[in-house]
Amino acid sequence: MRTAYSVQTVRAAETELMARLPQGALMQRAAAGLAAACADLLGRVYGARVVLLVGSGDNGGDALYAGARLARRGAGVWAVPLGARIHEGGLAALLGAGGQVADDPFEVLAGAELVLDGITGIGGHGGLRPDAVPVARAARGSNAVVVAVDLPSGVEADSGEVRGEALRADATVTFGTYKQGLLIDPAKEYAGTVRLVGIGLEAHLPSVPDIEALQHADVAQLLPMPTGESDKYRRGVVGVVAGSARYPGAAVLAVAGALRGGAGAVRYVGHAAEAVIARFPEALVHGGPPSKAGRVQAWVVGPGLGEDLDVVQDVLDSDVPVLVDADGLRPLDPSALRDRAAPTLLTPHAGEAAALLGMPREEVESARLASVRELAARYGATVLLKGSTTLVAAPDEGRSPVRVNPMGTPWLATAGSGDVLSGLAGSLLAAGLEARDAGSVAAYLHGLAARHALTDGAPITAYEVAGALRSAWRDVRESG
Ligand SMILES: NC(=O)C1=CN([C@@H]2O[C@H](COP(=O)(O)OP(=O)(O)OC[C@H]3O[C@@H](n4cnc5c(N)ncnc54)[C@H](OP(=O)(O)O)[C@@H]3O)[C@@H](O)[C@H]2O)[C@@H](O)CC1
Ligand SMILES: Nc1ncnc2c1ncn2[C@@H]1O[C@H](COP(=O)(O)OP(=O)(O)O)[C@@H](O)[C@H]1O
Ligand SMILES: [K+]
Repeated sequence: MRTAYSVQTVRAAETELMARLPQGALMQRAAAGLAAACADLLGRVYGARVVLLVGSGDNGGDALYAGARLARRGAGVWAVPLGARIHEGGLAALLGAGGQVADDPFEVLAGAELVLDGITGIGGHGGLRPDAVPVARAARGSNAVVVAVDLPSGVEADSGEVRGEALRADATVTFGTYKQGLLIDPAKEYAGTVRLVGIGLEAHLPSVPDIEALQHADVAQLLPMPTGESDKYRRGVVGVVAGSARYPGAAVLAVAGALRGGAGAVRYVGHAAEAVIARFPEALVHGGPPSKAGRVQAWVVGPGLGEDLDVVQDVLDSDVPVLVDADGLRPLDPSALRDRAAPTLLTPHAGEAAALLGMPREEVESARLASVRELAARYGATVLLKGSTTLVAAPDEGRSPVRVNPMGTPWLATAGSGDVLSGLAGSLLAAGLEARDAGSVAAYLHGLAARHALTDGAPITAYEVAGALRSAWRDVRESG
């Protein structure tokens, strides 16, 4: 599991730790780890040309002290001050070690092998300021390897937003813990390869992180596996209520996902039975209401239903876990959902989430983490918010971390891929996973399947993603 903490939590832990250490010790630990990582990247420090982009805060201080360490080992190091202030101790250390302040930032950047981006870290907001923009562009346009100190400058540490321009790094050296933005797009994409340097903060962080991301081994542990005692009912039956005369494809795609989620059987209920059976003879189909379709261990309701929404209530009246997606999200009543005894999993995209929260879509897009938490609290349901970084939150007032999906790919932004995801997650629910696990494992496998389907670099269809779920499953099992 990869875990991350909010800036507020990091600062609280830092305060606790600093109270026990001599002044400046923490920054020295950070700088030592940073300099070691830079030395690894450079291969040869002696004679290397290093440029430090230095903002007004401690992030700049880290860069200056790391630069001093590299200068002592024989690198040529130039600082480019970019703030109204500069970390005085760090600057003195750099100058004392033989480093210099650059006369012309663009000239030193043109010859640099390594650029340390210390403009802003967890104290930065609102993208790079105008005077830093041309310098950051010159750094990116040079042949140098760009290493971000703690975080790429210009990104929001907590939300992962990039509100203006940010400096794209080849690698990021982060201190003490991952920051939330390092796991959430678009900031995540700016970070390059992330290296975590221990500075003793770990012991002062709460045991439950603010957010976490599954990795292969975690997913492998959660996958439902049949045993000698299994039969198709014990493996779980998932009911899929999806599709309509107008949108039969949604039913086919949701069933395709459900068949690859590990449940023992898929029961389809709705008006697209012919289309479903034509593709999947193994599906059980039923034309009446869901409540009369026979026993299931979990329901999926919503994809492609169009206006035929009475079935949503029928399914919610059941006493089994229910996943609600797409059209099914329209008639939801928060208080009725909160009263359900069995778990409910909602899987909106940003537009649907905005409608559920009664706010503009842009507000959800710009505060995805806050939005998914708010939705889970308001509806008393686990919520999987789809999009560039899929997030899954449980309705437990922050007792469990929000799961961030590390496996997405923008190629998934193709019609019908959400239907595959809902079938898949519903199948995992029927197989007995908790709602937060079912949602996050489904998002992981879905993203991984898309990557597998993408082998030749050409666009993929939702149906192909469903087809690649088997190889995603295998990939996770083999390395888990
Ligand atoms: N916490 C820890 O455990 C440890 C923390 N450590 C390090 O400290 C870093 C945090 O340092 P920090 O608090 O001084 O904040 P930091 O990110 O340097 O920003 C400072 C100032 O920048 C400015 N500014 C704001 N936005 C801006 C923008 N868009 N573009 C340009 N400037 C902008 C704004 O000042 P202003 O100019 O508005 O007066 C703001 O106050 C952390 O990331 C890590 O590297 C390690 O040393 C050890 C362990
Ligand atoms: N930019 C993106 N990057 C990664 N994944 C994305 C992006 N945009 C959409 N997705 C994923 O694609 C799927 C689209 O689902 P959805 O919006 O329900 O579409 P549909 O209704 O056509 O099936 C979701 O799994 C979502 O997380
Ligand atoms: K930085």
